[in-house]
Amino acid sequence: MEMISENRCFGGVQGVYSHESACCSTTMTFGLYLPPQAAHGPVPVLWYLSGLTCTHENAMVKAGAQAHAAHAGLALVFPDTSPRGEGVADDEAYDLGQGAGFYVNATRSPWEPHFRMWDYVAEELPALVVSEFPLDADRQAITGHSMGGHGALTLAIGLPGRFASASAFAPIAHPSQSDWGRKQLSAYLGEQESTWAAHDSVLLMQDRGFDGPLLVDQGSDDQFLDLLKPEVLAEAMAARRQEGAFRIQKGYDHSYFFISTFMGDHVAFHADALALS
Ligand SMILES: N[C@@H](CCC(=O)N[C@@H](CSC=O)C(=O)NCC(=O)O)C(=O)O
Repeated sequence: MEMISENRCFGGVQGVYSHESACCSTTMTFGLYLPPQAAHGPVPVLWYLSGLTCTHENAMVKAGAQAHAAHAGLALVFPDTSPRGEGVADDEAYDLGQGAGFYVNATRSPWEPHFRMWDYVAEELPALVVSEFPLDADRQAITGHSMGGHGALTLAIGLPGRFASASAFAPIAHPSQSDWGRKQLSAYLGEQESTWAAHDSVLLMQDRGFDGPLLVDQGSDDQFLDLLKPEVLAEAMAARRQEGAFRIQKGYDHSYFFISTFMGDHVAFHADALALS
């Protein structure tokens, strides 16, 4: 692992690191925030998965999460959204290929050799950060935005017992029935839709739900509402009697102004589930 930068931030350290990923067969970059409490021992971890077009950097510099994490004593991890590099497949559309990994393990050419973002976020990066930083692997939570909200919800439901709590900002809730999903899942996984079910929050919620508290925030003025399909997720949560809350935030759009407004609520929600408050 190589340190790219480390900056003092709210009494802790915001770092950026790169490493050779065996999983993605390329160099991957991630951000990691250690709160001041990490100087005294391992701290719990909140994963933040980002959306389409993002790198590790967008949320790190725009979500305003570090002040809240420092207050709660939580570390933050900001993974990239896809493998990158010259030898890595890409598409000219912003919503496929580099910057649009959709948190799945691709099984189709030309994506399959590098696009293994499920395994990267579920296995390889957790093992790396726990070995390199003072993090408590037994206390983890996950959140994300849009494509990253989809990733946070599907990983949380797909890995029972891993995350104490899950949350999402404007998640792509029902990708198997959305233009933000059908194109990507068929490209990465093939046309057989049964293979998509493990990567659709609504279908997972209908099937089994999440084994912890869940918080979802959705702006009423989000420009991508038709693609996100929040109402179907809200219905599925209610039908499942899923512990948690689905909130419509009046007047908010899809931007990081929305995310930064409610980030404090999400960090406090996870701190509570991780027994930090
Ligand atoms: N370029 C596209 C949409 C790009 C966009 O809005 N990306 C969002 C995530 S959308 C779902 O995953 C984002 O987080 N952008 C980065 C940022 O810093 O805001 C278009 O214009 O339609």
